[in-house]
Order: sequence, then structure tokens, then C-alpha cells
Amino acid sequence: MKIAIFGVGLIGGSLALCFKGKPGITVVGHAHLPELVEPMLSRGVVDTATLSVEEAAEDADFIFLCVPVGLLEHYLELLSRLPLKAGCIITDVGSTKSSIAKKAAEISLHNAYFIGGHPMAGSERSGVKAASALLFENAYYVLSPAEDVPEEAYGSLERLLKYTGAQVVRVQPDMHDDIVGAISHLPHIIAAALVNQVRKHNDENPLYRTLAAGGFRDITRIASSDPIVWRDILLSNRDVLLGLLEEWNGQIERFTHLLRTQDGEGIADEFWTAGNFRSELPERRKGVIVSTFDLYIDVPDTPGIIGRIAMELGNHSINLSNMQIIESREDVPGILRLSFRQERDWERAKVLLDSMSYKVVV
Ligand SMILES: NC(=O)c1ccc[n+]([C@@H]2O[C@H](COP(=O)([O-])OP(=O)(O)OC[C@H]3O[C@@H](n4cnc5c(N)ncnc54)[C@H](O)[C@@H]3O)[C@@H](O)[C@H]2O)c1
Ligand SMILES: O=C(O)C(=O)C[C@]1(C(=O)O)C=C[C@@H](O)C=C1
Repeated sequence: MKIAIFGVGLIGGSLALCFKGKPGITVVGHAHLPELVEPMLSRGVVDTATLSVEEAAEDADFIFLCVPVGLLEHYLELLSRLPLKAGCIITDVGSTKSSIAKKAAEISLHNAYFIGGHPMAGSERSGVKAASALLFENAYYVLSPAEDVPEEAYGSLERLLKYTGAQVVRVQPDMHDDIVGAISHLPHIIAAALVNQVRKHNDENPLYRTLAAGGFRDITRIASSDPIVWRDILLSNRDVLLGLLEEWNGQIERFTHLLRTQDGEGIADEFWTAGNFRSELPERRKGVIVSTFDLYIDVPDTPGIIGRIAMELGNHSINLSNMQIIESREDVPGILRLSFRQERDWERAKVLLDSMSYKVVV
């Protein structure tokens, strides 16, 4: 089985890593610039790489379009002019689904089928260097097939995607864009706007950046996302976002009013309501928020402490999925965040670290 990936960046590279080396599968990466070929080969993300669209697409059973949203229609159009293998399935990973679905309905793909796709996992990082075979594990993976796509074709893409560890969910393109506009695109706008607001204050007084702590970092991580990828996503979901921004202005006006009228009860109520809804998000199960079980430890400033903690967990066969120092205070040893994929590992780590007299916060 030949899988061609157009755009071997964060998402394309991560998909390639999920498929490469699986029985009977060959992964071919397409690059639009010669300098992109070497990194995808040296990282071992693909079996072969080519600069030729024709060569990548020839005889492919599956074609994944993993380029920025603004280029998806161009690539779909290019493919429609090529002699693709009969039954070839073309899919994309774009963060919007309506515009590409519309394009697919307008053109003829002859013996090939188009099934829109969107893995609900990602990162603020970009490029093949950030690709990971584990990126999609436990995430949802949206598929939006056109009505005329045979169930058999849908089923074979669904089966292939099992290699990602994600859970496939079928959603109509318009509904997808409404929902993802609210839970992904609007948050990216808010994060960028908030960082830029603080940046302006920081130009006058650099103490802003110095004091920026966990809250600011937590809400603004995604402001570091790739500008071109996000330019394309926002423009492609423009109408939905204009509506959401109007709603957002209403939220801001509500807080303005509560502050003006010194309505403490109203302010607390906003946080009660928000906290209750947020606590119901599927954070510890499969979901839009990648499932991890986190522990926080106040790390004492002694050399080798992080290695010792990792070793102790390893000695007790507790699987750690991630470790991060949260540098919220300059010159002060930070908080160590330990993430686990399994709730059982998280519980065992808590008991172990408690017994070692670390200050553990859940
Ligand atoms: N970043 C995320 O969190 C995320 C999550 C889900 C889906 N997506 C979607 O995945 C797609 C890729 O995003 P990414 O985060 O992997 O970005 P990326 O920048 O890591 O990768 C983009 C890829 O497109 C290629 N590319 C750029 N310009 C090109 C051009 N002119 N012609 C051909 N190829 C070109 C790049 O070389 C790169 O391989 C986007 O459509 C995005 O909406 C992103
Ligand atoms: O975790 C992140 O950094 C992401 O931005 C991932 C995220 C999201 O907003 O949740 C971003 C874009 C997608 O299309 C899907 C997922």
C-alpha cells in the first residue's frame, strides 16, 4: 500500500510516522522545496521523498493533503488532473472543512474519492522537527465524507487511521466549522490578541514580561502557533469567526458592566459557571483536550533532582509521558509538571512521591 503525504510538517510528519514501517505500507513524502527533502529523510519520517506531484501521487492508495488550509484547494485541483489509481482515497487534515468540501463537490476526481479529515490534536510547534508518532493518540479525528463516497472507501480510511491511535468521528463540514471555530479558532485569536496587548505594555515597562506567570503562560501557549497556518485557518472560517467575535464582545461587555457596577456576586457567578463547565470537559479521557493526568511538584533546587524523580518512577515501572519545568518565577526553582497517560500510573506516582516527602499538588 502506498501512502503519499503532501506537506510533511507537524501534522503530515506525525501521520507519516504513524504509518511508516507498518506491514505492507510505503510512505512517500512530497516537498515543494528541495531543502525540505533532507530533513524528512534524515528524521526517518518517510520511506522516500520527491519534489514531483505526479511521482508522489502515482499509484498511491491514500493521499493526505497536509499543507496550510489556503493551499488545499490548489492541491486537490492538481490531483484531479492526474491519472490516479482507481479507488484512491484523497483526504486532508485542514482545520476547516466547509471550503475544501465545497471544492471537492465542484471538481471531478474520476475514480478517486475525497474524504475531508481533521485530527483534533496539534501543537503550537510546526515543521517536521516537531512531528511525533504519538501526537494523535486518544484524540478525536473528524472525517467529513461527501454523500457519494462509498461506505467501503470510508471504512478503509477509518481502518488506516487506527494506526494513529485516534478515535474517528463523523461530522458534517458546516457543523465542524461552527464547533471548531468556537473551541479552537476563537481561542487562538484571543491568545494572540492578549499577548499583543501585554507586549505593548511591556514596551513601556519590561517588568510585564518578567512577572508573567502561570496564568498568562497557560492561556497564551497557542499564540506561538505558525502565523501562515493560522492566517489561512481564520480566513477560511471568516463568517463563523465574525459571529463568534461579536458574541465575544458581549462577554467582554458583561465583565465591563460587572466591574463598573462592582457586582461581586455577578463576577463570582461567571467563574462558578465557567469552572463547572470546564470541569466536565473530557480532560482525563479521550477528548479534544489530549488526555493526560498531571501532578505538580515544588522542586527543591538540588542538582540531579529531576533525574532522581524520573529514575524512581522508572524503578517502580510507572510510565511517565511528559515532564516540564514551569518557570513561573525567575531565579526560583520551578514547579515540575509530570504527565501520565494512564490514571493508574498517575495514582501510583502520587503515592510514591508523597512517600518520598515531595510536595505534590494534583
Ligand atoms: N498545527 C496544528 O495544531 C494542527 C492541528 C490539526 C490540523 N492542522 C492542519 O494541518 C495542516 C498543516 O499544518 P501543520 O501544523 O502541520 O503546519 P506545518 O507548517 O508544520 O506544515 C505545513 C507543511 O506544508 C508545507 N507547505 C508550506 N507551504 C507550501 C507550499 N507553498 N506548497 C507546498 N507545501 C507547502 C510545508 O513545507 C510543511 O511541510 C494545516 O492545514 C492545518 O490547518 C494543524
Ligand atoms: O494544542 C494546540 O496547540 C492546538 O492548537 C491544537 C488544535 C486546537 O486548537 O486544539 C489546533 C488546531 C487544530 O486544527 C486542532 C487542534
